[in-house]
Amino acid sequence: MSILAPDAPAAPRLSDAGAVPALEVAGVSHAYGTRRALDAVSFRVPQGSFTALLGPNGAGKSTLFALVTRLFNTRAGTIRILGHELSKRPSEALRRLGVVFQARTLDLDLSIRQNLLYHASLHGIAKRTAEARIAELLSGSELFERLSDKARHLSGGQLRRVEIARALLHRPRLILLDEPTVGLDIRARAEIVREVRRLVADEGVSVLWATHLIDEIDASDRVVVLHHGRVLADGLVAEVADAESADTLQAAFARLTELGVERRGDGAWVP
Ligand SMILES: Nc1ncnc2c1ncn2[C@@H]1O[C@H](COP(=O)(O)OP(=O)(O)OP(=O)(O)O)[C@@H](O)[C@H]1O
Repeated sequence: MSILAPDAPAAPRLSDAGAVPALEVAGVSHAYGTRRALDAVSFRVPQGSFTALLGPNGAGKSTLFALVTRLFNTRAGTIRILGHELSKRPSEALRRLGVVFQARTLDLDLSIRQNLLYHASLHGIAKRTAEARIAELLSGSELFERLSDKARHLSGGQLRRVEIARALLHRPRLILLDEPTVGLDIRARAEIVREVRRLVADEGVSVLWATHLIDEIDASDRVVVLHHGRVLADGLVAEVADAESADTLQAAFARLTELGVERRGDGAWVP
């Protein structure tokens, strides 16, 4: 059965708590040798939410993504995707997950269409189904006119948007994006953030967005503050600010991490 099939088995539901979280991380720790990168990390990404994983460089965001995508085995704690425990039911969990890694992963010598079709075939999606899904994801955008262009002729922002479309080809319910706007200019950053927010609103996709840029987070988002491998705060932006008696997320973040936060030349708030 194709993973695009609408009759894919439904995710388990908890009768007393509504829908299960899109992602549940419970008591997860990870060390590189003696260096502890994650220390008993727990949080949830509710279904249909845009949840920001906010942390400065070295907080442990990429390590967490490596565990959720199963690049690394989780040795301490549990990770569930739509209720499916990653270590016990990896294929059930991973078929519901789409990922945009920090490093660029398109083949620059292939066309946009070839990159997307190759990825679709890895997911067992038939070519015709993949072509229809590509049209669904990209029609109306300038990328649709450029499907035959080699990836190397696209701008950084366009490449990122192709990677986001690629992550959605198999209709995942949860997407992880690891610092997706790093290296992009203000306009390209804004387009990416807007596009991903549209997916949350229109398609009900759940998003975990790792960033160190506080201005990418909206007042209505959920935020998990990660620092030195530990979760320092978790909740709606207003809840996190209130808990620190702060007026803004910037101020709450500065208090929680004891890091200075400043506005960069391109308008981004950075630790
Ligand atoms: N392969 C590795 N070997 C040893 N230490 C590592 C390795 N990868 C990461 N670390 C360390 O683990 C900690 C968490 O790193 P990680 O890359 O997960 O953080 P991050 O929040 O993603 O930061 P960045 O935005 O800089 O990538 C850091 O102290 C880092 O130096």
